[in-house]
Amino acid sequence: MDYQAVLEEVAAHARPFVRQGRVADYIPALERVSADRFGIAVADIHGEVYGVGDWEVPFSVQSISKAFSLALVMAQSHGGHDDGIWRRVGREPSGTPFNSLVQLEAENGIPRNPFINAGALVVTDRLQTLTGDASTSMLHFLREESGNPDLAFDQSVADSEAEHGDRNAALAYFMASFGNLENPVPSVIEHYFWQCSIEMSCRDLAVAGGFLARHGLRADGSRLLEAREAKRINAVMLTCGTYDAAGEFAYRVGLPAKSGVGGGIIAVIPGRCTLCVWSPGLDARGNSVAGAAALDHFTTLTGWSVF
Ligand SMILES: NC(=O)CC[C@H](N)C(=O)O
Repeated sequence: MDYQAVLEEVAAHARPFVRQGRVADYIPALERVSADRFGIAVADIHGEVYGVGDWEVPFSVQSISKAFSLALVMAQSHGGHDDGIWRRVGREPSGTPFNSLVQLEAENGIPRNPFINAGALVVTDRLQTLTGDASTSMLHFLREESGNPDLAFDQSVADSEAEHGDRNAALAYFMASFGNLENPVPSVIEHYFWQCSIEMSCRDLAVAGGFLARHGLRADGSRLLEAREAKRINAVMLTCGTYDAAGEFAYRVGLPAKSGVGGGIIAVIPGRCTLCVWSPGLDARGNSVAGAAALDHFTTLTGWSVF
């Protein structure tokens, strides 16, 4: 496969969609990002990386971090007993927006899945218990997997998230009232905001997500996850990774994917490669418009999907 040629064609196809979405404006630090950006990268399972456009420009990973925090929690609790976390968070699509509160009361403080905010807060809480420092352990992991030692938190994004974080705080306090958090709410939301604020490029994310395509093997060949655990994360990404658009995304793209309101989306082709696309303009559900168009075109051109 001539990845470079495919990416060029995908980028040409996606360009007209770049200005169609709306840049996230719930915090000033994200609102400042130029809507014109577009980049896409592919990392194959052997470590070769290809990219087009703004593929080396760092952006705010936001909810893409939710896939990595789940992987880290599963990696620390495996040996056949990953049900610890699954007693506290479900694995069903929510059909509601990523920051919705409505299901939590009826479902006793157990979030539908780890990729909506409530679920990610529970996962971060678990990671905090397991590591003593959830956000730093994720940053270190991402530096190692991406091979980029310069990865860092964006302090202005993290501060801005905290300043405008009433809804996430409400989710966390509500779950705490059901006994579904182990650590104090202020510390859980702080680590969650730091994780969201990590800046990475398409290159960094495609490479760092390689273990999902390598059935759980890390970049250095050591095992992070059992093959069945990697399979499970991919399954939850497919069904829940793009929030209340996951059905539409599976229909159009047919790949496990995780999006973030920074405009990034990672997608996995198990056994082959990991992709990351970035364009800040979002649709009403918080997914990158040009990013979705690019992944749609990529799977159309290559004929690769999990189906
Ligand atoms: N969908 C997202 O990327 C949401 C992340 C964002 N920081 C929030 O918590 O609201």
